[in-house]
Amino acid sequence: MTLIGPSLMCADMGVLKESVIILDQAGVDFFHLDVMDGSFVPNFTMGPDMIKSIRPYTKKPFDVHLMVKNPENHLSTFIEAGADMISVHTEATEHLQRTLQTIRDNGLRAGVALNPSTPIEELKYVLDVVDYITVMTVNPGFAGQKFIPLMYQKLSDLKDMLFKEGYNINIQVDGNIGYETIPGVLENGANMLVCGTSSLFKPDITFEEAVTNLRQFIEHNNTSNFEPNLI
Ligand SMILES: O=C(CO)[C@@H](O)[C@H](O)COP(=O)(O)O
Repeated sequence: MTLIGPSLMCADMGVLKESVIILDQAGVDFFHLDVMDGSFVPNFTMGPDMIKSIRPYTKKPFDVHLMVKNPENHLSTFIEAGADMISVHTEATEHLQRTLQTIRDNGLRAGVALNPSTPIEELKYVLDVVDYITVMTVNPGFAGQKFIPLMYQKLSDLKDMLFKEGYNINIQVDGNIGYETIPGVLENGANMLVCGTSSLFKPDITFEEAVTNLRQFIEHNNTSNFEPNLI
């Protein structure tokens, strides 16, 4: 099964609560919450209070993506805000292994995110404390960007590395995940799709229609037999 996670940075913040309720009812699998500090990435998005404000309206997992410098200094803030899963960037923390272990020690799923140019070899010695790996398929910071084609090869190399090392870890993709890119990311091992303006947040269709269309498209294109354990 492939998981669908709306990227809430793409939602209309004026009706965020209503959007979460409708997306939950439409059957999404998790919610992807991008947190940006204006320093690790050149943008700002939601903070802990906004996450806390929508927590009561869904039981689906909150996947908090910390695109911030030194995320290890902020884990308790986002755990308290209601995160179920936290991903941190390997490029943003001094002590990746300790940070991932801390997330797990607090009972959450631990994720590690890689910027497009970061080699997968950075993950080799933390695979035993990782529940999901986020391959950024655009440069982090903004919605509406174009998929970086070399990321298909990166996904394929990651899939091979996990198989060789004997790990069954979820692979998440984030950035321009839509109808043109989904077949390729599925074929190369992704099983968690972060869906933003490229597939879910479109002015001309409802969330229910968008989720239904996505499910059918994924079903039709899921030729890969790479089925990592799910969250
Ligand atoms: O998080 C990022 C980039 O940092 C975005 O990729 C959104 O998560 C998804 O938006 P689209 O790329 O689908 O517009």
